[in-house]
Amino acid sequence: MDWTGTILAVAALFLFFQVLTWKRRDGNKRLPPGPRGLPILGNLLMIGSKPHQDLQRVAHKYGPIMHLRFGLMPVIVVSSADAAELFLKTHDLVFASRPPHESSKYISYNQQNLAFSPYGSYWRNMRKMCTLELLSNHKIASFGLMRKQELDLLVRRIREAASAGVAVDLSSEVTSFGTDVACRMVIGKKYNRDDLGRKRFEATIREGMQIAAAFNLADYIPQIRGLDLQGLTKRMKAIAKDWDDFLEKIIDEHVRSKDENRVKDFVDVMLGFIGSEETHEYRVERDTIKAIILDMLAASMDTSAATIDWTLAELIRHPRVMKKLQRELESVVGMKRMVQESDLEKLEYLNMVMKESFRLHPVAPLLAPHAAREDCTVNGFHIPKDARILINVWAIGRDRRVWTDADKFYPERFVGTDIDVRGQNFQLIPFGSGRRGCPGMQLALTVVRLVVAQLVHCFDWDLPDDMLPTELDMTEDFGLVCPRADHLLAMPTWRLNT
Ligand code: HEM
Repeated sequence: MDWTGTILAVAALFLFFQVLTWKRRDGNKRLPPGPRGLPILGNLLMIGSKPHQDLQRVAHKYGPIMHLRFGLMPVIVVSSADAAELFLKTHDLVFASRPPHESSKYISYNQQNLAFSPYGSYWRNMRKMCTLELLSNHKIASFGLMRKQELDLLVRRIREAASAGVAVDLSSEVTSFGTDVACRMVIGKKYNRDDLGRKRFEATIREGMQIAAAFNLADYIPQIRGLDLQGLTKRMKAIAKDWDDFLEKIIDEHVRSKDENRVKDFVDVMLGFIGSEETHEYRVERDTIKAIILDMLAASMDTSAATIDWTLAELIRHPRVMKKLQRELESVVGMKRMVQESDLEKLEYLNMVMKESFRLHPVAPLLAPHAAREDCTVNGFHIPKDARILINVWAIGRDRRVWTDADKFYPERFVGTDIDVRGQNFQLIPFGSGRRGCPGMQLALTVVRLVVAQLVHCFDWDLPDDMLPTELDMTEDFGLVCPRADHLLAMPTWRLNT
């Protein structure tokens, strides 16, 4: 007998009644407009490989607050600055939770990390610990020397390529840089580039992020969770085991380490909280440390690298903007030295370039999903408890009603405005806003501005094989982080008089 077929048929029938029940529950209330969905699957089939782009197209028809259904789950998609403000500011407390997430049960110790943890006292304590103890301005400054060392190494490698007249794979270089900086800050060491351990560690994290970003049917139709139809749970369990072995080793090394003089990395700081009277409110345990390490590595490794990569690609595609930025660097820094972090505040045009890059290429185009903690009325629409809220910042950054020539890379659009990326101006929120906004924003802004400024100051960049700037492919990939689909290859020429 074909048991799989029978089980699926029974599950389908059961789910069909569930959908009917769900429809009745919200039947009298005015949900936001949205496309009709199929029984059980809802609108899942409308979402392809670039969900932010698909959802933008649907929003053109149904408006800035629309209602869809992914499987059995109500999903609210927000696609304008005004609507984003309603969800992330006016009703921030209602929408400050995260939905249950099947994959993170396995890799993040049952959602004990910060990014996927539901709203509540555990999340509040962890958020306070991360903001005050790990990502404070003081802590960020304490890693300044380490960032300089890693950036010097990156510049040296590229300078060698310039001398040899060969192209550099900028995407790989900035990704390696991002990984090294994140590892040194979080776990106090980095892995050699060819080390097997590094390859395994990177592959594990990236596969984890890929699965975490996948549309997992179990998240939308929880009743079929046990069937693991896409095989994602099986893969996650395997990764979680590798990951746990790796983290146990790291924590043991820290516990054994006797070197009191080194800069305290994140693991040291968190170990210091275990059993401490002063900081008992954080209630840190071993699993907490492991979940937060994962958060910090996953959140910082690829986000900054992808942002740097997109910005360099836009600069190479727009030689006028590149030259103008180089002129600013010549006048503020001069041609006899490299850029330092203390120069960054004086680089106004660099700031505009970064804003423009974040507008067109937010690396988390749908933020991370938020969840409604209770029923709420927004703009006259009923938003049901437990609905998932997707804020399409990619669409908001390209909204023609707000931005002139919205698809054009034109940093001068920010001249004379005080629009900023820090979460106060809802037309530009690459880091989100409100309670769930990115706690690593200050660190990220320091790193991305520094690396972009340094690589533009130290080198002129040409495309290989006589490729024209306009021919550079800007296709996006999609994942938890949204990088360029193709690696950026470019030929460097040293510029400085040193
Ligand atoms: C260019 C770099 C970065 C970008 C664009 C970025 C963007 C974001 C976004 C959009 C969110 C979700 C906001 C929301 O759901 O409303 C987020 C959350 C988060 N980010 Fe970042 N991020 C970056 C770098 C970093 C770094 C360097 C760290 C830490 C080392 C970090 C740590 C986190 C954490 C822990 C969360 C989860 C916060 C929570 O749920 O309470 N991020 N980030």
